[in-house]
Formats: sequence, C-alpha cells, structure tokens
Amino acid sequence: MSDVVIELSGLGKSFGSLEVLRGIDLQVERGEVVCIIGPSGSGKSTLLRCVNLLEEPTAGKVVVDGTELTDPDTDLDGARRHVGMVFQQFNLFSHLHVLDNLTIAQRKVLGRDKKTAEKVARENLDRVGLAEKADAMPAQLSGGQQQRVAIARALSMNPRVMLFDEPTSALDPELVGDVLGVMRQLADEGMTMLVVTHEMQFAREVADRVLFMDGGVIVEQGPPSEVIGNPKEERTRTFLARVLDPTHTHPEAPAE
Ligand SMILES: Nc1ncnc2c1ncn2[C@@H]1O[C@H](COP(=O)(O)OP(=O)(O)OP(=O)(O)O)[C@@H](O)[C@H]1O
Repeated sequence: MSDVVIELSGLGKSFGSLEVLRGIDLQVERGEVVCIIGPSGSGKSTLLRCVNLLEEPTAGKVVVDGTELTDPDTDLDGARRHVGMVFQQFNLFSHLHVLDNLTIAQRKVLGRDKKTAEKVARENLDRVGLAEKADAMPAQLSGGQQQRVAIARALSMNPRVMLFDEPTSALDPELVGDVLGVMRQLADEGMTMLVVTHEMQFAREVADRVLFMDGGVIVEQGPPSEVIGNPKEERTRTFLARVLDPTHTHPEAPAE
C-alpha cells in the first residue's frame, strides 16, 4: 500500500488576475525526495508555500499526512507543525544564541520544557554538524552554517515532511556543498522532502523524482535520469540547455 504524505489535487493559485498555479495534482510518498525545477516565475515557490498554506490556494485541496489543510475546520497551526520549511534566507533571530533559536518554537508551539527542548536542539545541531556552535550568535556563523542551523531548527519540531525553497541560493558558492550534504543525509535517513532548487547535480543525484514546472503547471515529471537526462518535452529541453550551459550566468544556473 502506498503511503502518501503530501497530496495536492486540482491546486490553483491566483494573485488578482495573475494565475500562478493551474490545476496541480501531486502525490508525494513517505521517504520520497521530489525536486522541483523550472524557470523563474513558473510558480515553484508558490507551490511549496501552498503545501503549508503560507499561501492560501484559490482552488483545490492540500492534504498533509491525512489532514486536509484547506479544510476551514482544520487546526492550521497544529497541522503546520508537521511541515518543516527552510527558506532561501535563514530567518534566524539575530539577538538569540543558536540554542535559543532552536528551543523557542519547541517551547512555545510544542510546549516542551526547557531541558527537553535543549536536548532535542543539541541532537539536531549534532545532526547538521554544528554541535559546537550552540552558544554562538547567528552573526558569528557563515551563511552556510546559519542555513544548517535553520535546518536543525526545522528538524527540532519533528516534522513529517521538509520543504526547502532554494536553500542554497543565498550562499557563497564554497558554502553550498555543506548545506547540500546535510540535505543528502536527511534524504538517506528517509525524510520526505520537497525541494525547489537550481542545483541540477543535487536533483540528479538525490531526487527520486524531478518535476519540471513552467507557466504554473507540471510540464514533465519522472526520475532524474529521464527528466534531466533525457527530457521528453521541448520546454524542459530548452530550460535545461540554458541552466546546464557553463557560460550561462543567470541565477538559474547551477552553482559550481
Ligand atoms: N504575493 C504575491 N503577490 C503577487 N504576485 C506574486 C506573489 N508571489 C508570487 N507572485 C508572482 O507569481 C509568479 C510565480 O512566482 P514564484 O515565486 O512562485 O515563481 P518561482 O518559479 O518560484 O520563481 P523563482 O525561481 O524566480 O523564485 C511570479 O510572477 C510572481 O511575481
């Protein structure tokens, strides 16, 4: 029996007259890593933000781990706890130590006591290779370390699924590998992940499935060997030719 964790059906989103998502159907199974690629403005971030209702869909249904988030009777705050999100910007509290950045939501949202929250926080800092940075202030860390703290913070809430929105785009190229390494490790541990990324090598090596989006629809999807290695659709081929061109300097280009 399949174990679907994320289920989007007929998902639509418009901003005024701008239709950004059109009739998206998507099922993500437990433990699956799905990478979303596509040109700027194709709706990738909006799709991700609809999964935890940071954006409210204008049509369709969102179900996460059996709970319909689009049902007005759903306790949205409760349901969102199961969805960890990591953004391009790390959004750490600059006035709090790393450890407090990781304990604050655990204590406020999950009601964990200080000792338990700190234990969970230290375990997750260890998981991202930053156990020794618990007492540092965010400004004392590199961008890559701050992003790993942001991942550890999301993991401290024991999510059932992790959403990543271009988590390496704001990083200096030499720091990208450490963050992708942590994401690879999570994938190996069986975390269900939906990742918007320009890192084609990561998508190629880590994704179970790649979605190519354009114009608010999923144009093509399948294993990376097909969608990246041997795309069927002309639009996918054009996009990949552009981003895989080493002379290409657009932000969609994969970092070296
Ligand atoms: N809050 C908003 N209000 C109005 N328009 C928006 C809003 N958020 C996104 N859009 C528009 O929706 C479209 C899709 O944006 P989205 O960020 O989802 O694309 P994307 O594929 O993630 O692009 P990128 O790769 O550049 O991040 C864009 O035209 C964008 O300007």
